[in-house]
Parts: sequence; structure tokens; C-alpha cells
Amino acid sequence: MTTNREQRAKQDVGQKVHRHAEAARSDATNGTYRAGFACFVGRPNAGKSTLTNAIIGQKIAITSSKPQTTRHVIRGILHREDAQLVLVDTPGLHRPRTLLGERLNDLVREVWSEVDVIGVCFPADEPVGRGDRFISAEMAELKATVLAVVTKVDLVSPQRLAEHLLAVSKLYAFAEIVPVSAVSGHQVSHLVDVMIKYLPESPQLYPDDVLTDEPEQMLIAELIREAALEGVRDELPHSIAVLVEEMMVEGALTKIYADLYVERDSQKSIVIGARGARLKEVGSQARREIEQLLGGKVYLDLHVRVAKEWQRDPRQLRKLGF
Ligand SMILES: Nc1nc2c(ncn2[C@@H]2O[C@H](COP(=O)(O)OP(=O)(O)OP(=O)(O)O)[C@@H](O)[C@H]2O)c(=O)[nH]1
Repeated sequence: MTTNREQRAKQDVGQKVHRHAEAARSDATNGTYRAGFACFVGRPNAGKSTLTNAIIGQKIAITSSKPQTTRHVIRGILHREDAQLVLVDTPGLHRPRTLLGERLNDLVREVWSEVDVIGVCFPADEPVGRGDRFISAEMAELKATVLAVVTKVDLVSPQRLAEHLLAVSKLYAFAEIVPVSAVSGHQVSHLVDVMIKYLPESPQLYPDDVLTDEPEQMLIAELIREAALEGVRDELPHSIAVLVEEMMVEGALTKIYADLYVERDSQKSIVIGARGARLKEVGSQARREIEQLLGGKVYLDLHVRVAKEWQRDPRQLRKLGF
């Protein structure tokens, strides 16, 4: 990590979402405290967000069965007696076709150059392919320790897993190869041990009760976006963006006003649905999730707006947080 890591961590604290962490306890502490940053990379749908959630133990990164839904750099923080592991969640690296694509790739490379440990994720249920080779080759110049994480092992036979591990080992000189299943929990804590082993000796970077430094509004926008995607059956994942315009606390109620941006009028009617039925559904699903996140009652006001070609427009991208 950069030399000003502690300073950055301190700055971040100012805008924290405070949650009470169920602190994970390690059995054996040898007196050395380690702290640092790690991220998972890998092709779309490799299981990075699910693994992040399994490690942190709370829904922070947004998962979806559709590829490339993770847009923002979202951190989860694992606190242990002997270590602090700060997870940075990145979007997948992909061939850029729009300005958004280019910005995402820049963002990914920036994160890679700053972390201490990178876990390259290879889904066990899919053969090693060109995308995996491409990402592995990108690891060569980095100072971070690079681990291979073979994900979704619950989906394959031991025989197939063994073949997969062999294929992965030939891709790159990984420091270690760890097979895991985020769904069954198999080897997740072992993976955490391995990641912590490669963190530098360092004082604690964040206070105990902090799980993420993602501004609350960003998390809320992602929950709304996730709910909106669930309702859309065709391939429009990149055509929806959400901006929380206003948040007001009135007694026990939090009022949230958010805009849901689509690119075209036709997409607007898909999102809204017949007589607003779909938007209503999206609203109530998102509201339930937000209430869980904030731990209180929420009033959610959603507006669908058309921002033509927002993915190609730098002004719109900035407004939407890219
Ligand atoms: N069976 C099984 N499914 C998993 C596991 N981990 C993830 N999945 C599923 O795989 C899909 C993709 O998982 P994500 O965590 O969203 O993948 P990602 O790598 O973050 O995807 P992008 O955001 O597209 O980069 C989801 O449907 C998950 O439920 C696992 O250990 N076992």
C-alpha cells in the first residue's frame, strides 16, 4: 500500500458508515499485528462479491447473477485480534467499448497498484479460458502478493477440481492456490488466514466498529440499482444508474429521494412497467433492503429519468459518481 495509508484511513473515518462488527477472533495470536488491503479480481461472475460478503459477514458488495454489476470500489473490513483485513471490491476488467468501460479499467488498475494482496478468482465450474490468462498476465508487474482463489468448489467433483487446480497453477507463479466455496463456507476462514499472512506488519488502520467506508448514499443507490435490475429480464445492466438526491431523517423515519437513470424512453417504460407496477415493486424491494441497512423505517421516493447516452457522456458520468 502507499506510504500515506494510515493518513488515508484516518481521512476515511470521517465519512464512515458505522456498524457493529461481529469481530472475528483468531485462536492463535503470536503477538504480531498485521493490517492491510486486499482485493479479488477475476472474470465477470467469478464470485468475487459473494466471497467478499462471506468474509465480511454482511451484505456490503452487491451481487447479482448478471455479470459486471459491481461498479464502485466498496470496502469491507474484517477485524481480528491479530489483524485487520480491508477488502476492496473492484469491477471486472473488460474490453472497453465506452467511456464508462475505460474509466472502470483505470479504476481497477489503480486499485491493483495499491493493495498488499490480490486474490485472482477462477470459478471451478468453468474451464480456464482466455479471460483468466489475460488477467493472470496483468499480475506480473505488481508489488502485491498474488494468490489464486478457485471459487465455487461446491459445484464440481473432486476429480474436476484437481484438474482445475492444475490448470490454474500453470497460469502464473501464484504465491498460493486456495480452493473455496463462498456458498457452503468451505475454506473461507483458511483463505482469510492466508491473506492475512501476506499483509504487512502494521498498526490497526480503522476503528473496531467500522465495516465499510462506503458513503451510505452509495450503498443505498446500489441497493436500488440491484432491485431495478432484478425486474429487467433483457440485457440492460449497464443502462441503469441510480443517484440518491436527498436523504432526510425525520424522527424515526428516513426519507430518501432517488433518481433512476436510463438511456432511452423505451427503457424507461420497461423499468416503470404497466401503470407503474414494476417500479412499485422495485421501490418496495429496495425499501426493505435499505431498512435493513439503516435499521429503521424508510420512505423511498423513486423517479425514473432519461439521460441520453449517459455512459458516453463525461458530465453525466461525473454526476453519477464515476
Ligand atoms: N454455487 C456457488 N455459487 C456461487 C459461489 N460464489 C458465487 N456464486 C454465484 O455466482 C454468481 C456470481 O457471483 P458474484 O459474486 O456476483 O460474482 P462477481 O465476480 O462479483 O461478478 P461481477 O460483479 O460480475 O464481476 C452469483 O449468482 C453467485 O450466487 C459459490 O461459492 N458457490
